[in-house]
Amino acid sequence: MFSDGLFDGKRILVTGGGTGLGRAMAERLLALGADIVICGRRENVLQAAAKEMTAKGGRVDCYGLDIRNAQAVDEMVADIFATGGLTGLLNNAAGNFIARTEDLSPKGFDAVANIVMHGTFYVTQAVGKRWIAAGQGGSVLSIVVTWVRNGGPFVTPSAMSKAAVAAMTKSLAAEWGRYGVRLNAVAPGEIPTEGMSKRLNPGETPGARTAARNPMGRVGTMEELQNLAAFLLSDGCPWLTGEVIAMDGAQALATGGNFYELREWGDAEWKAARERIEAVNAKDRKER
Ligand SMILES: CCCCCCC/C=C/C(=O)SCCNC(=O)CCNC(=O)[C@H](O)C(C)(C)COP(=O)(O)OP(=O)(O)OC[C@H]1O[C@@H](n2cnc3c(N)ncnc32)[C@H](O)[C@@H]1OP(=O)(O)O
Ligand SMILES: NC(=O)C1=CN([C@@H]2O[C@H](COP(=O)(O)OP(=O)(O)OC[C@H]3O[C@@H](n4cnc5c(N)ncnc54)[C@H](OP(=O)(O)O)[C@@H]3O)[C@@H](O)[C@H]2O)C=CC1
Repeated sequence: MFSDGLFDGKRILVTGGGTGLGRAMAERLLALGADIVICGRRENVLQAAAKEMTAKGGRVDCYGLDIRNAQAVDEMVADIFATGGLTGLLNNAAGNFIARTEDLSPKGFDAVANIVMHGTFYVTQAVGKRWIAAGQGGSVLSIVVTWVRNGGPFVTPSAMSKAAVAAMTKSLAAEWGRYGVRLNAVAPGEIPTEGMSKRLNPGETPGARTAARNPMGRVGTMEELQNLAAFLLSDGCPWLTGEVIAMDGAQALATGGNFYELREWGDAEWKAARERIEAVNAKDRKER
């Protein structure tokens, strides 16, 4: 689909690149010739991913950090620019879980908003200001969700924060266009990953609900997202900037593409879902 060596000479930071969609996109960019940097809170997960990804060659650097910590983000980005710089940034890291909004504590809201809205801004600004200072352009791709357009019942902190990332994409495309910095976003429908399925469809067969409702009768694939991300981060169409592109088999157009159906749940279902989500949160926390 893409020419070998399309990304030769490029270096791209993929936040949350040790798992799920971030890892899949990083793998494709690496295979097309890019040097990759991945970051996340679980250093062992990053190191294991980097080892597997580079089995056939290539360079993957890892940084264990929490993107909610602006100082840690700036230190990471300073180090990356001291060791080769970047040509691209893929804002992929996120946190999310389903919950009735009335059940959220301030910490529960902040947990998601501080990763998705604040963390994404910290990374984008730390990278962008260095590109501007160096008189160098760059490309930013952020992964959002279709509910940036119509809201996300039962995932309100994510909906609010991803909408902020979409707004950042449009704002900075206009503000930083003069520096040759472009920003786009992809809004995928469901592509099952462990991190997502265990927090958004706890206890269910991954992808089953989407397959039953999607106009194309299926979930999305990693390969579809890898292809779209590679095109958007490539130099194929540099005038394309400030766009949020949905990739969901038209599910959002047909059904809203969100969790409105969870209004049918009662206290028992929410209690069971929360227990499952908190179990996976605790398991992941032990690895940080
Ligand atoms: C129609 C289908 C379309 C499909 C679209 C799919 C779109 C997908 C979007 C995604 O973003 S998927 C990405 C999923 N991956 C992750 O979320 C990975 C990272 N996540 C995390 O680390 C945690 O989930 C986290 C909670 C976001 C952050 O972890 P942290 O360790 O910082 O927080 P905790 O200490 O565990 O909790 C903080 C706070 O949150 C409360 N909380 C946690 N779970 C729930 C819950 N289920 N319900 C209500 N509240 C919850 C927790 O109780 C803490 O609050 P306090 O109790 O201390 O006040
Ligand atoms: N899968 C899907 O169907 C869809 C996913 N998306 C989006 O795709 C992206 C990837 O999701 P997915 O692969 O499914 O889920 P994952 O849970 O696998 O990915 C989330 C990644 O973000 C990292 N991360 C989370 N919080 C932080 C933090 N505070 N600091 C640093 N890194 C962090 C995690 O690593 P660690 O825990 O080690 O920090 C993890 O690697 C997200 O932006 C999500 O919103 C959008 C639409 C659909």
